Amino acid sequence: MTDSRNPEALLVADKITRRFGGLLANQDVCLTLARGQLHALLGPNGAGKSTCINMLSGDLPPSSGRILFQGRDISGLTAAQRSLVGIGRSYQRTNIFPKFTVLENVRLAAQSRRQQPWRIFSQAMKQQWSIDKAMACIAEAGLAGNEGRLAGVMSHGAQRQLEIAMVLATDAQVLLLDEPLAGMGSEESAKMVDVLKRLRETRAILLVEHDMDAVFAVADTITVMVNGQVLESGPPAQIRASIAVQEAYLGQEDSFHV
Ligand SMILES: Nc1ncnc2c1ncn2[C@@H]1O[C@H](COP(=O)(O)OP(=O)(O)OP(=O)(O)O)[C@@H](O)[C@H]1O
Repeated sequence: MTDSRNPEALLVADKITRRFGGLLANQDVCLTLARGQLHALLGPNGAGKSTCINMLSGDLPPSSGRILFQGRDISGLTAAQRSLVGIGRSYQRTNIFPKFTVLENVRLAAQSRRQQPWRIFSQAMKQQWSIDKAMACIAEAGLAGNEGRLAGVMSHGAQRQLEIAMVLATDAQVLLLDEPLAGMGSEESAKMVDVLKRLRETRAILLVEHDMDAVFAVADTITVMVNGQVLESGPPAQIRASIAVQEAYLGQEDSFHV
């Protein structure tokens, strides 16, 4: 199926619902992620953002609804299978090997696309392709020049960039990014925003993020969730002007003064 409203749609959530016992954590959520666009998912604490991203990545099966990738129903695929078709995810916690260098971490991610990913230090990993691929992904994530550094000693911001380089190394066409700016200072955030702007040119991005300034600086479309449902979805100007969205944030930790 192609989404007739958006011919470039890569990933479509079609009325996805997730129940936890009697709680509807997501109810009939619809989202379209298109190549060349960054789609941000906002909402107060407990709105259902993580549940949504977990369903898109395959970490959590929907109770009902469909997830389509390039028109194909992938609702039944595991996270590993979705990674193979081109859906990559970063997590709220960093997911790197601290005692490996930046290059080794990204080579390992690239190698995970092939069979026997754990033969990183074997003959297979001496192949030039994995070095070339890792170098390109490291540069795309804004970490050129850091290839030989030990991942564990880098700043928090640089580690998040490394995690993105690792997702890129899996050939992801859709990037599902869960709070990539969490815990960053303003300088690190600005760097990450630049990276996101660049990545969006050739891929589709879903960004779950509490940093409103960053979201409004980079998003093409913003979907706001409240109580498991989509409250409003549209371009940043529409969301900024929305009374319903402002009300949803009243009394919340995240300020809505953008
Ligand atoms: N595994 C689970 N079991 C039971 N309830 C859950 C589970 N995961 C999430 N929930 C509930 O589902 C609702 C949505 O949670 P979710 O984590 O998706 O919200 P969120 O928007 O990501 O919140 P935050 O911004 O605080 O991370 C919450 O009421 C939460 O308590």
